[in-house]
Amino acid sequence: MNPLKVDKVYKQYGDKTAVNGISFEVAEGEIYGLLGANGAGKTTTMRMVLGLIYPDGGSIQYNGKPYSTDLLRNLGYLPEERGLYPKVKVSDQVIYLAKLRGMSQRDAVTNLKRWLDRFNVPEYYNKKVEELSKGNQQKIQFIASVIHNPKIVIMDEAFSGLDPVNVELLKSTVKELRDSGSSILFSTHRMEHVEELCRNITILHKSNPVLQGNLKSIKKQFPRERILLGTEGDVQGLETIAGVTKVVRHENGYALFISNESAGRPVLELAMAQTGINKFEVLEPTLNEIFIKTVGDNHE
Ligand SMILES: Nc1ncnc2c1ncn2[C@@H]1O[C@H](COP(=O)(O)OP(=O)(O)OP(=O)(O)O)[C@@H](O)[C@H]1O
Repeated sequence: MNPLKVDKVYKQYGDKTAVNGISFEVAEGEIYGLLGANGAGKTTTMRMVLGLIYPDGGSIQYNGKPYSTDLLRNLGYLPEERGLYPKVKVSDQVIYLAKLRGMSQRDAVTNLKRWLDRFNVPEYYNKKVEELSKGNQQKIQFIASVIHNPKIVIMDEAFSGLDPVNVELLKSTVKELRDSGSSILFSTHRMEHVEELCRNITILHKSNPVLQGNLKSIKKQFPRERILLGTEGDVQGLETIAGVTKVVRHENGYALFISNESAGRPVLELAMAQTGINKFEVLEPTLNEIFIKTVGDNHE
């Protein structure tokens, strides 16, 4: 049984449907990607999973059971809007939040110190939140969401506003949480993070789940439309091959855009007849391309 099961969940605000029948499960040790344009319904879904708002239909099960307040100890939430008190000391507020989640003072202090060391900022323990930069406040918020070792973690735009070094740092900690068995529901607009972290995804479009499943299988459902061709010299006539829509010359060869995968073979044959070939790859679509194809330009 998976730790988190969302079944045909539905939410309406007035006459606006915010989430229209989403179903998915997150396994132990899995990061599940929830994707969608602005207003698609991601945050609403996450808030329902957290028990902050109630679904108007469907059910959510945690290890096979419905929501109860006991779950507070096992749920972690990194909200999209950051919510720390600027005037309060980092240690006071993180330890307070950890105690609300059922931790003892001693364990909360130990864990906070360990996390601050991990993020190379032990000196923040006694600082007020307002003294930290935005990115560093986000690290503290991240710590507050996982300090009680939750088994189910909900992360809404976990890496927004961070510099590349800190993105890598937080990414590696998210992977560690996964590897220690947590089930993580993760939303982002950065498709390359999803490609790196998530095994399964749902794309929401205007409240509807429009594409769902294993990321590798999803990629196989979409046509491959780019060829990477590494050559020793020039190749003449690539643009005349049927199905080749664009040819771009690079330092070490060509990038070709194709409307049909059958163009691959004649491209290779033509190139081989004229020069040495050191690379030939028909590339899978990126998640970014799949997302744009699925959601289109119809963003809210
Ligand atoms: N409290 C509310 N009252 C009325 N409408 C709401 C409320 N919360 C969300 N909505 C509407 O529900 C829809 C889904 O919103 P939601 O915040 O879940 O989207 P999202 O996918 O998280 O978007 P973003 O990427 O911008 O954070 C939107 O049309 C939004 O305007």
